[in-house]
Amino acid sequence: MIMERFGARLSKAIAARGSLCAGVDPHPGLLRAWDLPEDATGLERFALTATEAIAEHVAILKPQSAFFETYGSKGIAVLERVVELAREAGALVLLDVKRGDIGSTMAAYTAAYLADGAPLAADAITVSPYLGFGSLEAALTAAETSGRGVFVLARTSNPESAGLQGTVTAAGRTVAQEIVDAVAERNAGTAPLGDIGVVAGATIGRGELDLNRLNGPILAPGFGAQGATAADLRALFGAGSPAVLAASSRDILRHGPSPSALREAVFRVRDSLRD
Ligand SMILES: O=c1ccn([C@@H]2O[C@H](COP(=O)(O)O)[C@@H](O)[C@H]2O)c(=O)[nH]1
Repeated sequence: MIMERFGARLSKAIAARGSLCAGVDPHPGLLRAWDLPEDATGLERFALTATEAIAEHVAILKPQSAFFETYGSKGIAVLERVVELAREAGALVLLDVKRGDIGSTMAAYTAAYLADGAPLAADAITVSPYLGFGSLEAALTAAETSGRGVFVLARTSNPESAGLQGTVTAAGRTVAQEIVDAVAERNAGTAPLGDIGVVAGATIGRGELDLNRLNGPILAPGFGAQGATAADLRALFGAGSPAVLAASSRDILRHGPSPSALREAVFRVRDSLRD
């Protein structure tokens, strides 16, 4: 059975549960802070505790693949459990894998993350367009036809991103704006919201990106541990953007391992975004 389009599913999830995208990032430092061993058993306890506490209260959960890959096949098995548990709790899953390669290899990543029945199939993934926007075609098409989504890195939250992504091209736009415009073209005419999103850090400067024609979701990391606030998000993206997902990982996870403390942290952040 074909799923409803991702843009529509995400819009409903945000209306029901708010716009927080909670991250599951099992950093070694957090494992230590939770008194867990820095091995696959610690990873499992951390990731499952966080997912069980958080997933039912957020629209979308964002496991960071890198921290699972660290532990090899055991880590990937834990990631599969996280995806499954989040689904059972009614959250969408955005797998943060930032894949980007030549087209033929992108097709293999697409089979891994955006195909029905794949062990790591997610509702959406993050991808990098820096081998050319066209190289992402397999992932974009698979997402649009299978009820899934893709978030394309445009202007990332890290300070080093400005050099490359802020470069002005011969067309007189920044590289980041060219990515936003390519995504907007893809989303044109899709209601209520396109399936292809962009990543635009909550830490970037006001007015750097014109997102008016995007008609798609915006993943805004940088909120919380990287310093951006709810007020920054409002100033950057305004009320006009229909689906701005404020991504926060460490700032919530540091409240564990108590499930109730994790939940309280989610409620606080979620409420601050609603105000
Ligand atoms: O521009 C980007 C794109 C992705 N990320 C990822 O989001 C989280 C942020 O974690 P915090 O602990 O809330 O800082 C992490 O998984 C990053 O890889 C990003 O930060 N910026």
